[in-house]
Amino acid sequence: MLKELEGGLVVSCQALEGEPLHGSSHMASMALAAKEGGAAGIRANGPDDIKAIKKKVDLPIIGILKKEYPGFQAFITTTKADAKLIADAGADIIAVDATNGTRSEKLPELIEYIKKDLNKPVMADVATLQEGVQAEALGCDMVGTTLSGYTEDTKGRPRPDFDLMESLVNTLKVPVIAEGNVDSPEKAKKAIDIGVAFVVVGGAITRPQLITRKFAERLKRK
Ligand SMILES: CC(=O)N[C@H](C=O)[C@@H](O)[C@H](O)[C@H](O)COP(=O)(O)O
Repeated sequence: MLKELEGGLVVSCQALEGEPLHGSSHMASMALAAKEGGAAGIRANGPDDIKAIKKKVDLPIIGILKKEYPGFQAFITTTKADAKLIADAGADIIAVDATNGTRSEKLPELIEYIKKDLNKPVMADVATLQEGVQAEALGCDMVGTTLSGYTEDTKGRPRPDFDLMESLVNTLKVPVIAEGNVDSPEKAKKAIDIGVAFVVVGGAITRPQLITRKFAERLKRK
């Protein structure tokens, strides 16, 4: 599976409730467009989107289930039940929030469950080097920079966080994934040159409202 993704682009096709393109059929079309454009894989949120994408596109899928549990900070696939839902929907790799944020279920048990019971590789979404080291020690198969800038202690970090990519690449044995705010082909290439295994791009490709805003802001008159 990693071989297929190596050096390539994974397109994150996500539109949460309230976003203009929310809905599985939109996400399936988005994934098809990503495939036509040369994506090596897809990242998708929730069983409905994953199932719809699988019907249209035969690329490997990194599945997540984003869900806020009141009173807890971690929000990307934080429970065994959520992991099972996306595995059953057909995700090939399960990504989990592997930050030090508070959570309702213990991280080591969640990772063990996904690997042993669901028999799926685990991608750890982290925000710091320490969390990456911890994720590797817990058996995660790959570590992504996804959550840098989104946790209490990483607020204000540069986006994308090339320094974190570099320190993870220099420290870990498992593949490192560049994810989060990679918004141009040049930045994606820079991440590959740093040594990441592949790059995940979301909003810059699949959130037209963000892309439009960039143009509109630039043309605003004083
Ligand atoms: C922090 C968080 O919730 N990240 C999510 C994780 O799946 C997605 O909302 C992002 O779109 C994805 O990580 C790709 O990043 P970007 O859209 O910046 O290229």
